[in-house]
Amino acid sequence: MDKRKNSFSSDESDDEVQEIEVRKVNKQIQRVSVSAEAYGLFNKRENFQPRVIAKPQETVENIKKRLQGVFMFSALEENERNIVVNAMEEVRFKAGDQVINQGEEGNLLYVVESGELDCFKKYFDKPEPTYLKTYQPGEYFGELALLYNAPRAASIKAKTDVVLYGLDRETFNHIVKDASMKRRALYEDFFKTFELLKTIDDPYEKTKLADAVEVHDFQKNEVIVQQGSNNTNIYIVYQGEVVAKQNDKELFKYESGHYFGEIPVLTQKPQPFSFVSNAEKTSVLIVGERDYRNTLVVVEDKLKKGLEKYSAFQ
Ligand SMILES: Nc1ncnc2c1ncn2[C@@H]1O[C@@H]2COP(=O)(O)O[C@H]2[C@H]1O
Repeated sequence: MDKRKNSFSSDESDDEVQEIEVRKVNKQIQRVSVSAEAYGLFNKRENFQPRVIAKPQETVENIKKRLQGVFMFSALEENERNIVVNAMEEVRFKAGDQVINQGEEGNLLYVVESGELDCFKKYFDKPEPTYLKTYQPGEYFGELALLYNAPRAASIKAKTDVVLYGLDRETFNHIVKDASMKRRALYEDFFKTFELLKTIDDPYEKTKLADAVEVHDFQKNEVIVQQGSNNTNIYIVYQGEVVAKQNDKELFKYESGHYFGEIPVLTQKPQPFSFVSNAEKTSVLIVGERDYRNTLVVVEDKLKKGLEKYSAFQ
């Protein structure tokens, strides 16, 4: 039941792309705009002149394809997404190159097209940087400096030769930032109560989940997931109540902060329960399988352990 919009149309006219005009982005000017933004001058949409980076049609198509799978961009309208595609530049790094240095100023968010990169973070109480994760194609990084006007919060090093798509701060701020900030703020408090994430110390994983979830409302007795289905979404109850039924027998209840639906994605078996809204209005946050691999996968061991309560019913 992934309701994500995939609004890229392959029939988009070539003319539109031909019109792409190059505006050289002068690093000096970019830096000035960062400090202007800090004083609130830069957020006026009417002043926004999106940058357009000339690139071969093939690269344009590759970027479009790649963005379809990146949740940070999935809520954008088609015209907004086209602006993002036009503004993106292809950047290549060799294995071993440092792409981002913790503590430095940053002006680009990167989406990985190919290759792998390692992420390390230096904590004040540890002498050596801590390895956090490896980025794969389809993932993005470098959004925090842009979202919060802060220095880079971690370091990223190319593990192999990589091709990345860089999105500039200005386009990001005007097209993507508002939606992402709103989502992060909206779900911030809720994720503090979300049972699965309580054990994660790193606030970053929680805020990232905010970009991935989609909210969906159900009326009383509406079926959210049907018994026997192979639906691989994971659901988090935001408000209301949900019951798990097997052959119409009520077995489990879920309230705000509880999750359900994880059996197919963890076991590759069909769903043994139906999940039904048990309140006048139940709102659930939906994490699709692809987004699960980018977010909740960090608590997969805990999710698997949680399956024990269902063992008598599978
Ligand atoms: N635990 C983490 N804390 C901060 N940044 C992280 C973490 N894990 C991954 N990152 C990424 O590392 C990037 C470093 O640059 P940014 O701070 O712009 O954005 C950061 C995130 O995209």
